[in-house]
Amino acid sequence: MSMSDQSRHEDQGRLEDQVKGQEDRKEAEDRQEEQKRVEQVVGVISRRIESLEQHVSDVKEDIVHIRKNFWEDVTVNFDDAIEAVETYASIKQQAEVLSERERLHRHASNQLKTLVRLQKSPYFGRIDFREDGEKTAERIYLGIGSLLDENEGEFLVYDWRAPVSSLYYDYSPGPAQYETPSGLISGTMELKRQYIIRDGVLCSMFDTGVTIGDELLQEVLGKQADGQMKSIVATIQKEQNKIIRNTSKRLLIVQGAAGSGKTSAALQRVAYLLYRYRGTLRSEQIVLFSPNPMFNSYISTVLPELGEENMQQTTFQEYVEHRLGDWFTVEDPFSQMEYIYTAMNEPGYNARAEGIRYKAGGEWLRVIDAYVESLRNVGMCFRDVKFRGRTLISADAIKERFYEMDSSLRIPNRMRLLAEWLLGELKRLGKKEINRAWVDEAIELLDRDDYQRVYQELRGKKQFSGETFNDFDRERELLAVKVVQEHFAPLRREVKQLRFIDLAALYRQLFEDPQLVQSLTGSLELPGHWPEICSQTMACLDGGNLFWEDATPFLYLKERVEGFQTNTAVRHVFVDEAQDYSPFQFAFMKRLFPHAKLTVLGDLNQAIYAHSTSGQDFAGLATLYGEEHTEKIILTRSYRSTRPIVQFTSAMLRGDNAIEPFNRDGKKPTLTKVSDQQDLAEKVAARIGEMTAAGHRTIAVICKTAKESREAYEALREKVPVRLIDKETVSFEEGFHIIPAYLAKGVEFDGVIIYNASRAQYGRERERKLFYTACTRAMHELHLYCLGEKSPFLADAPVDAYVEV
Ligand SMILES: Nc1ncnc2c1ncn2[C@@H]1O[C@H](COP(=O)(O)OP(=O)(O)OP(=O)(O)O)[C@@H](O)[C@H]1O
Repeated sequence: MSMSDQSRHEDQGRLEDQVKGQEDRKEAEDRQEEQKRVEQVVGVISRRIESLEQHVSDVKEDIVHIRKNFWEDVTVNFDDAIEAVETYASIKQQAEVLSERERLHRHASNQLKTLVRLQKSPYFGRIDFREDGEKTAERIYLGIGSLLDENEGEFLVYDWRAPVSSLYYDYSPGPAQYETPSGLISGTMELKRQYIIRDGVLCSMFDTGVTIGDELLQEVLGKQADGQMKSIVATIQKEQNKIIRNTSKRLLIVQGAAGSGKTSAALQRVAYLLYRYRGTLRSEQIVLFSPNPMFNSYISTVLPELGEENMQQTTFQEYVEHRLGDWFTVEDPFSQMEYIYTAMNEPGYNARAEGIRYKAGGEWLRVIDAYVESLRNVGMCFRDVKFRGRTLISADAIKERFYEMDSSLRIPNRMRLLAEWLLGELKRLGKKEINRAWVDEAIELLDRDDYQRVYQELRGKKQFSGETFNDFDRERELLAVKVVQEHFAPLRREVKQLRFIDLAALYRQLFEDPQLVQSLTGSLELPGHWPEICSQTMACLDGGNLFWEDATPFLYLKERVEGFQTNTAVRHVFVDEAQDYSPFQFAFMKRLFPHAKLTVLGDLNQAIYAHSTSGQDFAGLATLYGEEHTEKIILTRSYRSTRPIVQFTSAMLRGDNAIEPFNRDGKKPTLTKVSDQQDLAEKVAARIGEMTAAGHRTIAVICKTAKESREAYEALREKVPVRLIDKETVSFEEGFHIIPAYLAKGVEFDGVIIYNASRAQYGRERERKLFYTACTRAMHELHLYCLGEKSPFLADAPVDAYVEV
């Protein structure tokens, strides 16, 4: 190298050092400035908290005072009608003052909770956005709630749901725009920065490029789970943001890979909707259907963490149980699934499996519609109205009356008219009852209070003459009327509830003659095992039971005959794990919530119910409200599991699904062959020990069924402190769990052990999705054990996708 080359090289080096030095200084200054700002904002928050605490305590004192002195502060006087009205007005006014104070208290307490959270971590992101036409950029800091500097009139922190905040999720530095109620705003994003602030201290910050900080996401995803789902506000991805903020369509369908953040996005969306429609939308107007009760507990902290109240959460099973519990013992969906995965060798299995599929479809819905139509003219079933074992009004008489009515009237209207007629009949028949012997017996059994009441009543009506002869008859008559009225009350109630319709017989009738459905469907083909399906269904009904696959159709028939009990208050319905719902159930939900927008989130690769067919997609769902009212979003990136786990699990789907792992490294899944049950239990217990030592907090041994889970539990309970999860389990906690795959839906664990990944357990094609669902629950580690020949699904993974030990 020549001298001049060398000095040029040295100059270059010095220059680079200088630039580097300047950059470091700039970064240090930036960081200092940011830390100062954090302190300043935390200071504002602390002062706000102080004054709000004072306010909350003042309001509370007021409330206590009002409650204590409630009756002293109202003037109570019932001497005459005018005074009574004034008394009423005075009580009402006092109650209003109280409820206003209580509302204020609730509001201030909620604000306080949000401020306390903000105090620890006031914001997580910043964007510098220069609107077109402006000279300078505005700095926008984003947090879980907004904070206004009342002196300056500017926002120190913007709520992550504010219109401007969407820039943060949707763009990287450069041209950017966002939607506001008054139109689109365009400009340039000059900076995008992320922070981790804990307990008021700036721990780290980074400026980000294309996506929302891989660093931050790496850090969040790399953590151990603690048994509760987390909010993802700081790291919402662009495609997830679309789900969260979409408000234009009636039906939003999200098809997303396992771990792509469907549930997370759904919950953030609830928070967003509550913010955007604050004042008109309340949390109780939002319903989330979740896969099982434990899932409810798993997600229950996300919204409160964001300062919002939880929406209503239920399972479809809970809803059906609530509506049909009086009628039948309804099989639960998990028992149905257990049957499907364990009873393959039992007689009648194929017919039942086929029946499950058939009764889940739109075809069966049309059969019921046609059936209801036919009932206008023939075939309605009623029950005798009975009293003390005697038939008061026979089913035939009711039926005759029903078919005497104008057949153009809708069936539910005819039922109302029928109920009115029956109530009239009961009144008439009640009078006849008065002289029966049982009434005298019942009068004997009356207690003194009843006598006293009748006596008072007679005196009140000035019917008590003092002449014992006449008075005795009067008293007996009045007592008899009372007795009959009381004994008829349940009958009247049942008539009002339309219990005189024999719904069970009505549904049963569909199966009595296998030809009936054929004639209702016209030319359409029935399932091959139809006569067997019919006899199975009838046997079940005759035992007072209802198969899970019959539950929604039965409910639908009930609603069509009695009149639909719709829920008009609900504005948003969320259905998580939507692939597990049948088209029939969706059609039912649409009718049930006529004013609601529907968000359904699912993954067809996790469709594990017997009613799911392999080729099915959500296309059928799009017809529910029509294409123009439907939007579909597809999520392909998976965040839950490490890259090696995603590579392994997605291979089992035979590569026709583009699932993109988030680039997080980890150990490859392992497969361990074991020699017998004892060896299996020992090795699994040892693995749990290793994973615990590695710092994992939630570990699951996933089994195929509840049956296998119980066996695993018996084998392991002496060796490790495990918890057996079954369909009744309602809380999700950290620790070691043994769980059937279908109950592990929607939840995740640091480490997952597949108890027996053998061909015997996971060998049939219909078990592929169950196996996939089980394996995709793992966040950091996945270990499979195998007693006997290994599952053929493993052959779909490349040999280097897992380690055989
Ligand atoms: N944007 C994100 N930032 C941080 N974590 C995320 C993000 N998206 C998803 N995750 C995490 O990925 C995991 C999986 O998310 P989630 O349970 O919502 O996925 P899912 O699509 O509902 O999964 P599945 O269909 O398997 O039930 C969770 O731990 C969640 O916190």
